[in-house]
Amino acid sequence: MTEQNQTHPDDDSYDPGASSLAGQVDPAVMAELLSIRSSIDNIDATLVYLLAERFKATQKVGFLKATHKLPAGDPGRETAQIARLRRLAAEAHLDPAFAEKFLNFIIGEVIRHHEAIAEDHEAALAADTRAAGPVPGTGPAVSATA
Ligand SMILES: C=C(O[C@@H]1C=C(C(=O)O)C=C[C@H]1O)C(=O)O
Repeated sequence: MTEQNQTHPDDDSYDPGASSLAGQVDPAVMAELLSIRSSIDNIDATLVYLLAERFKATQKVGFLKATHKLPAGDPGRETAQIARLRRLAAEAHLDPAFAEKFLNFIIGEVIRHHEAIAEDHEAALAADTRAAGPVPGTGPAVSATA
């Protein structure tokens, strides 16, 4: 299902037993399915917390890069990360191509955030400069004989 056609009920109304299969499956099979799904729910919650922590860390990198005028992306770092995660994925019996796609998706989002942080930082600097007014000695030259 895509973002556009999905409804987002608030978390309080979460029904771990929600299923389009309800009433159509052997109750024992349904019970086993729900039991496995409770692990999936725990894992999904952990993923959200992990991603939130990762984005907190990358936001700090974004502020550091903006302050020091460093580029948003670092392809050298990304190449090393992807090689490492592909190796870890293979060891964990996870498809390395999926691991690479997933990391690239996250990094793409991080870079977008970094570009936005840099733009905000530059805009704030420009506003400060305007508020401070003209710097003495930088205005139009005035002839001493005029
Ligand atoms: C977070 C950084 O910025 C970008 C995002 C990365 C990431 O999400 O891991 C890695 C490299 C950069 O392209 C960084 O430079 O460390």
